Amino acid sequence: MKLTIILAPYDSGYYHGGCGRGPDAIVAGGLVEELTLHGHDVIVVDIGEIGNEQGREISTGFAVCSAISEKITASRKDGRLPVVLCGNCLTAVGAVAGESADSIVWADQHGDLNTPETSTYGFLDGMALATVIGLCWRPMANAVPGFKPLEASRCMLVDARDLDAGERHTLEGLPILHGTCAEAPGLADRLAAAGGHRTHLHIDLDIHDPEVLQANRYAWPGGPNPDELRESMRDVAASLPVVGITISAYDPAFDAKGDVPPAVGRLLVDVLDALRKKA
Ligand SMILES: NC(=[NH2+])NCCC[C@H](N)C(=O)O
Repeated sequence: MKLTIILAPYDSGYYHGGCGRGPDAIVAGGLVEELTLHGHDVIVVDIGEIGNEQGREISTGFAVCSAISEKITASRKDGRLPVVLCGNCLTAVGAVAGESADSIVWADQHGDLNTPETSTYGFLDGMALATVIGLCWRPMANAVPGFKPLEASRCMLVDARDLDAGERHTLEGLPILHGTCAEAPGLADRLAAAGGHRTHLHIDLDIHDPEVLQANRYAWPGGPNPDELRESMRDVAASLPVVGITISAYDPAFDAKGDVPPAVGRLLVDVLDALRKKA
């Protein structure tokens, strides 16, 4: 397949800090070589440093989304599937916008369904999925080229086991599909029935069982091992019209042995293989 790997090396307004170091580390771990070996035609583009002198988390976070949307638009013109490596989950807002996605799979240890009214952390990424479905930050999100909020019924949350009280409440009131990694392929059929034609696949690497693979500071027990995640996401990709992928939130400081980059390579090889077989 023709692919563009797009790097968004930011974490909460910080360029190349924390999870902002993840995209480069994943590429340094051999991702391009691995995908090329499996027959893909890969180019890499980096959004670079986004001009925001004040370094504000919120405005920088959305500026990153706009940059991603623009890179994806260029990539689509070239017939390339975008694979975004990002430090922040909020960056998925830019991917959904650039891809004109109408549905989403959100595989994450967290729900990211807080809003400014429910967050007790003040962490923008904890509101990322809420932003995607139009629950908050609307003026900022609407300024991202191509952004349209997705319907909650076209959203599937996978293995979000660390949910805050406000998020549980939000989830109860919305028709979001929600299940474990093992249940995801079955839920994908229900997501397909909800009528989306362009699905974005978002994977926060902290979905993994932290006892097996720890991607960042969050280490809620449970979750899939890399084989289980790969199998689940491959089946999900086989049954949904995936138009782009975000791989988010790898902080190399929590992965002393460098186990995460090769796991990302294997995950993408299998997901892309499932998409290629359908093409
Ligand atoms: N994408 C993430 N890393 N999300 C973590 C969110 C943690 C917590 N629920 C919060 O709102 O701050």
